[in-house]
Amino acid sequence: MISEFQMNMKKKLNKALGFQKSHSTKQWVNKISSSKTKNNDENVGHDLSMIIPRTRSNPPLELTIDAASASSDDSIYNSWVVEHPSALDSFDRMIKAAKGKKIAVFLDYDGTLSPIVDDPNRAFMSDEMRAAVREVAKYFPTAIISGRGREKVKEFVQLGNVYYAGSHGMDIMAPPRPVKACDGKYHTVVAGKKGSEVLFQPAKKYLPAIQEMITELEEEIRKIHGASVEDNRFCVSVHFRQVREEDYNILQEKVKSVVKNYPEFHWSEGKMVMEIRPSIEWDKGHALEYLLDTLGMSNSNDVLPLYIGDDRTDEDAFKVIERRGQGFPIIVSSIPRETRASYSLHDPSEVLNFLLRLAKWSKSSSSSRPLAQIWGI
Ligand SMILES: O=P(O)(O)OC[C@H]1O[C@H](O[C@H]2O[C@H](CO)[C@@H](O)[C@H](O)[C@H]2O)[C@H](O)[C@@H](O)[C@@H]1O
Repeated sequence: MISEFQMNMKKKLNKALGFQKSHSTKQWVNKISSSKTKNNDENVGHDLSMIIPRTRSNPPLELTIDAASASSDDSIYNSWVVEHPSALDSFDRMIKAAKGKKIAVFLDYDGTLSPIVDDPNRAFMSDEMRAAVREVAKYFPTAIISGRGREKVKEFVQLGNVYYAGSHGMDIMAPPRPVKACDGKYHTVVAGKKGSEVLFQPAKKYLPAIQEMITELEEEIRKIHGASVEDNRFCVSVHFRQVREEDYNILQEKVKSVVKNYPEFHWSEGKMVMEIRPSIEWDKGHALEYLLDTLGMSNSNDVLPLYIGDDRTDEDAFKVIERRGQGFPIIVSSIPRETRASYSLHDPSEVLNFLLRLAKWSKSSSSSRPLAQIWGI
């Protein structure tokens, strides 16, 4: 179902981009030429899919956007930014609000720490970004919460001083502390580099079904050029970024036909990806709460969670911060989006600048001491 926001945004965007409704074809068509714009980056088409359902008659924007529309596009973005101010411009205000409080940093991976690229196996993080996250994690407890498998995201990030939650938070490696947030039956104590750690895996019982489903999906989509299945351990991604537009619907139907045989699973759409996961009550928001709890930071009065993410699944974490009434939910987006985040950053390069500023501030702030000193690690 399309929300009012989506309808309005669709109207505004189509108007600003020079689209008009064709009476003969009942399709949205572009009035102007089809050269590409500065906005025709990796984010546009799929970001737009979050506000405008993409169909054959409503193609991804990246295929149709025009250079002449860039200024209108900018003005729409600018008015959205008024409601979701840039976290860079708001930095001083945010830091002032954080005075005397503890910040915990949560970061999504794809589209936040690494740019969106065609091949999911090549979504590397830059050395600058890695250094910035390492620096931030010296001063604030820091966790990466990703839709990827935990091991995979760890392989990309390559940092020892952060916590990792993979599979949209269904696979968490955290310090061993008594936790209130959930049932102990999902915990396994393991020997980690920092001593013993706890693995929290609430979807373990679905592993055999997931493997079976992956085999079926691979077989089903085999003939669709460019489609691929990614095993994210407790969930699965079916990618269509490299699929021809005319095959989108076929792919979606094929995936749906497999998933319907697994009633304990559901799928949702991310950035040119169908994400399939067990229908348990656990998402990135629960992961954020769980991590705060294990870090001994669940007291909402003096803890400010800062979460940066770019995708639909990150909204669950934004929602938790909104509910807590304190913290900094920051969306990464280069186009207007319906979101619960209060702040925005345009793209991963702005994420890098924000993290650098945060690290610089904590280093220079007399009240900040490296975590290693405080916790003796
Ligand atoms: O929660 P995240 O860390 O943001 O993971 C969400 C999905 O990210 C990856 O896919 C996205 O990034 C790929 C690389 O840039 C891109 O090719 C793809 O189109 C995007 O959807 C990851 O591969 C998926 O498994 C995650 O579900």
